[in-house]
Amino acid sequence: MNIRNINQKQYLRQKQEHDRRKKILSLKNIKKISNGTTILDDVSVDFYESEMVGIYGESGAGKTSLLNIIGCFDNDFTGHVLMEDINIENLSSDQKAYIRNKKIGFVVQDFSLIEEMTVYDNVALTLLFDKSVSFVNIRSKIVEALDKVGMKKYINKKIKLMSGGEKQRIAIARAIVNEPDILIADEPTGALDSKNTQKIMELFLQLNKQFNTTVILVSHDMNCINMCYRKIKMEDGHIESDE
Ligand SMILES: Nc1ncnc2c1ncn2[C@@H]1O[C@H](COP(=O)(O)OP(=O)(O)OP(=O)(O)O)[C@@H](O)[C@H]1O
Repeated sequence: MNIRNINQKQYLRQKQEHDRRKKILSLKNIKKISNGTTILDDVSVDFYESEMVGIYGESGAGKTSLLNIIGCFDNDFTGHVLMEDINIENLSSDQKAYIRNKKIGFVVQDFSLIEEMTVYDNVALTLLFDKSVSFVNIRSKIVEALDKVGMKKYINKKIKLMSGGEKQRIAIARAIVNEPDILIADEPTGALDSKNTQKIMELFLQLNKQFNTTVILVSHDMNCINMCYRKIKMEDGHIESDE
């Protein structure tokens, strides 16, 4: 058997595996116009379970605007967002909040942690408004999330005493404490040096592989994008390539 046949076989197997995967999020014909400027121009894209997706493109291409719609933070658009075939726009604000809290974890560049509070309290904030988590379960969920990001031993430490790389791990623990299906990250390594960038990317890969979490991240850093299995390039509010 020659190498071409082997590659073709591998390709077909990968394609079959991809086709079998469950679609968890669908964006259909998303258009966002603000103050007369088109920010997203007819964007349609599907995301599948266990995917690791990197979104890149020039500044102003619409990457953050797209993430905000995926994360149910922005309702000001036309088109449809379907999460597991449920049309998001038909849901009440309470139902949307539930999805934001349970299905999606969000990580940002500047960590968005409360510096004066401890690691425990910062991660606990996600669970505060979640009526489905009983008081006795809160601690074990927090410990489990910190364990996943390798930060269990810092549980009682104040955020202000931690390094940038450690803070981002805590922010990731806060985002995954509810075991979301989708972890969204907007420039998660933008404030980190190259060593910590590598470590945080390895953590995303580990969460993706070990817990089948779909990771969708935006980055300017092509090293980070190249670590993702699927790469989407945005340009002037539309998807230029998806491979
Ligand atoms: N609320 C808003 N009102 C008006 N214009 C906006 C708003 N939000 C974003 N924009 C504009 O929409 C375009 C896309 O912004 P967005 O932040 O999504 O781009 P981006 O690709 O994430 O850029 P960057 O890489 O610089 O973060 C930009 O031209 C921006 O100025």
